[in-house]
Amino acid sequence: MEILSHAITASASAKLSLPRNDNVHRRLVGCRHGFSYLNFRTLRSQRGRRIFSKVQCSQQSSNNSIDFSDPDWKSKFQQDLERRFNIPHITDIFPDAQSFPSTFCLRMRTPVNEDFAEGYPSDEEWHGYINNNDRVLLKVINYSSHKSAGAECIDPNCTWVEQWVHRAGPREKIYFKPEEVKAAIVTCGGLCPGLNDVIRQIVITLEIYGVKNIVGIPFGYRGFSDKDLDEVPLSRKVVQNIHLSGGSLLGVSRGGPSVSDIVTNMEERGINMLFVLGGNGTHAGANAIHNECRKRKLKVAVVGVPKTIDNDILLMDKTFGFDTAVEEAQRAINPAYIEAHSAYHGIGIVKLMGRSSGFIAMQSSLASGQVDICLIPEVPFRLHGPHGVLRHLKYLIETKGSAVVCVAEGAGQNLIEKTNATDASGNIVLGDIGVHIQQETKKYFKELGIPADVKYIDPTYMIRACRANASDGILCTVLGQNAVHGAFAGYGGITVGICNTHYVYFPIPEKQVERLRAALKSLIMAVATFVGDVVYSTSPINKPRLSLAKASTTAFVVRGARQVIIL
Ligand SMILES: Nc1ncnc2c1ncn2[C@@H]1O[C@H](COP(=O)(O)OP(=O)(O)OP(=O)(O)O)[C@@H](O)[C@H]1O
Ligand SMILES: O=P(O)(O)OC[C@H]1O[C@](O)(CO)[C@@H](O)[C@@H]1O
Ligand SMILES: [Mg+2]
Repeated sequence: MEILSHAITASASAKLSLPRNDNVHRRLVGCRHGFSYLNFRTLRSQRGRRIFSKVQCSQQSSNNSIDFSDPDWKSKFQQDLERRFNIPHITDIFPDAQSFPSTFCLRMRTPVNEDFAEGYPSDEEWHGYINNNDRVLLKVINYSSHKSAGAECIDPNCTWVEQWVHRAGPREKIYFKPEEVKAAIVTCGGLCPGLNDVIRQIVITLEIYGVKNIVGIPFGYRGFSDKDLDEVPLSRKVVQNIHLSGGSLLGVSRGGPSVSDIVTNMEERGINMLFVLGGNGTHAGANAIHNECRKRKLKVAVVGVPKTIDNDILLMDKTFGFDTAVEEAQRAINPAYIEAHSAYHGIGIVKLMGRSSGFIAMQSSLASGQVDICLIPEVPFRLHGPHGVLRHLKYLIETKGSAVVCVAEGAGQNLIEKTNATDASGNIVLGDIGVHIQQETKKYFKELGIPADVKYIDPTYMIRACRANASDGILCTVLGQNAVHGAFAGYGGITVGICNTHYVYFPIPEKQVERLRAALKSLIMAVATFVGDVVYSTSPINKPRLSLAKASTTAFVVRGARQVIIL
């Protein structure tokens, strides 16, 4: 993981007037790709002071810092980036591994009796394969100045540095003979719209390659150890219609066996391609399985498809299920608005998913145009006091007669008692901020002697269990296909994503690292909305349009804020 010097991080959080807790610290951590600079620049624009020339980046993994006085820093940076984004290949471990012409070709997919006016195109003429040296640009904006809104600069001069990642897709040469493949699919963690779509497409694509032996591992990694759980034979026939319903055909779970046990079980079953659908925990597991297979010299391809409904993977445009979640979430906001609007002094509170990032809450608030206050984990806020959320609610009741609050589950965790509980995977069980806000709101208005009709809606599992919408359906389909292409191309320890509308392969560790910074992305988005002057802070309530300096101190008010600038 990349780090900033502690002192600078500390000074940054002091300047932001944010509490110096671990969460905030983590959010300020990050370097390269400009995220630290973006942060520091935000600070600078808030305070008008130049502080970022002092910033030194370092990377724990390689222990090197960027020395901008070195004339070659740019090419060194790019080489380092290429190394970090290198995707592991079977030939790293088996230099003599044989390749074969791909069996994924037009002839396999198109009925031979198809009547083509221009004649039937032969595979040699088909330019549908991806070259291993093809790359996709990671960053597409060339900021001319660090003063540009949302600028992500690497050096103080904001030099343009092309950053490339590996393009996903079918390769002309494959490293597995389809008849020798036993492919397994496993879905882990929580549910997410689109899991079935991805499973379906993986199976269909494997069949196009000519694979006949395809199985599903039931109930996540647990299915590798539980003797009562049989693997599920999969074929196009089995998966044909599974995308029509939500959930996962295979079931999901948290916790489970050790990596060593999983790999031993894979060996016993003869699995040599493993497709892993899951979030950060699942990917940590997938990476460990990949490394264990390498250690045991097993010719196995482990490929991940990132599943996070929260959309908290930084380098990807979006993750599957997120669009659906936003669509469903704003459906839940509407009744909260109707209830609040129809009641005398009505207050509607909606809690949405988002353990450590507020994308669902922000996007669905913006989409609905019915939310007055949106609270996200990235931005600390207060309930009480002159600049607190409750004071602003009172103002809204006095001026508008009703109000709607949308809160992400991970927001305001510092305001409630820690549960100290963890789930089977070791994730911290969060306190219920929605219920807390509901109770505090009722108490506050009661103490003031002002009537308030507070209604609380928690649609979490209704949203998560939905079938994927059209746009997620397409995303899942392409991700599923590319997962199979990656495995056949001989890559392993990789995950598939969409980056600037193109599909890419990332090495899993890079994806995990980036997730730590993901929370920042929605903060960037939130700050960007301030630039558009349509989303503003509640602090102080009588000055609704505030400077950026105040923006990061309290809650966001997003009523009618549809016209946002998202950088
Ligand atoms: N560091 C790790 N190494 C190996 N396996 C892990 C690791 N962390 C989690 N896992 C395993 O990955 C699986 C899923 O983890 P987890 O429950 O955290 O969900 P997730 O993949 O993060 O998805 P979600 O986004 O729904 O939380 C579990 O079976 C867990 O045991
Ligand atoms: O209730 P469960 O199944 O543990 O899952 C809840 C978690 O899953 C997520 O939706 C991520 O998948 C988080 O936002 C949420 O905290
Ligand atoms: Mg997780």
